Amino acid sequence: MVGPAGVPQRKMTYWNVKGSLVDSANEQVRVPNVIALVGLPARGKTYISHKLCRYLNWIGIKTKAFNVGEYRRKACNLEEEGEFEFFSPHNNKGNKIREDCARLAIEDMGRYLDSKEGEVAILDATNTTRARRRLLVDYCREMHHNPPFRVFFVESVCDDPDIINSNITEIKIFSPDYKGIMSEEAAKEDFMKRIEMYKMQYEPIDEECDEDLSYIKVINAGKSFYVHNVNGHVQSRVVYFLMNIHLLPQKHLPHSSWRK
Ligand SMILES: Nc1ncnc2c1ncn2[C@@H]1O[C@H](COP(=O)(O)OP(=O)(O)OP(=O)(O)O)[C@@H](O)[C@H]1O
Ligand SMILES: O=P(O)(O)OC[C@H]1O[C@](O)(CO)[C@@H](O)[C@@H]1O
Repeated sequence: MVGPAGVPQRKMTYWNVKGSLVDSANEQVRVPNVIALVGLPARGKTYISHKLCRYLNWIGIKTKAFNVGEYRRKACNLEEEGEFEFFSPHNNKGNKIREDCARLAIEDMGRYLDSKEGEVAILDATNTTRARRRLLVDYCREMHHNPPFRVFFVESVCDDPDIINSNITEIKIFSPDYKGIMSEEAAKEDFMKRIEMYKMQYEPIDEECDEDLSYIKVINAGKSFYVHNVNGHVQSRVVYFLMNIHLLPQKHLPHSSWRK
């Protein structure tokens, strides 16, 4: 693709930015923003949340991450409710606990933003169903928040078996869900089954059904991106950041580049 002055231009799927280029950064920062992760387990959501949190704080935007997994671990006896069956869409008790935990995290997030303690809250959960995402959006748009919160979804989509496998074997099996409860081997097997439970309920963000949402899809750890409806300064910063960082340990790059 070549621009007007013959300069090659970068091809981008969608870049639909509202407001951020015309309003001053300071005005935009004052609007509370919720960044909600979306994606199957082992897709780097917690990793992205931590990196984003550190970056936004570093550029002076007070940010805190709320991890729904931590609420679940407090609510459950992991010896009895830590295995993959808990995450089955047919497990009514599991569903209820998961939804209660998500609600508690969303309300804590709401208090954090309403009290003006912070400007950005990151909701680190799978948020895999459209109903969950709708619940979050409706909550953020409620008028008692003054002003209502903007919501931006960061969906991590990854179907590269090598990436997923190394995420499981290098990170997930050491999670507090498994430590001291089962062997590494059993943890790996259980986590793979957990992913299958989530696949049964996963509704990816959809170009048509979710046309009103603001979101970025990070595909295969940043090989490509799909950006839609970016709204304001914070969301622009998030997109910029995600498009410019390495999401995987450098050893995933060819040896010649990570030795430099
Ligand atoms: N966009 C990405 N896609 C796939 N893997 C990624 C991505 N970003 C980071 N990672 C890798 O994912 C690993 C960590 O996984 P993480 O715990 O963050 O997954 P998760 O999606 O939060 O899982 P869970 O839903 O079980 O909490 C890190 O080793 C990191 O290198
Ligand atoms: O309630 P959700 O959206 O499935 O997300 C929270 C869950 O995500 C997980 O990180 C999935 O592995 C669990 O720790 C946690 O209970």
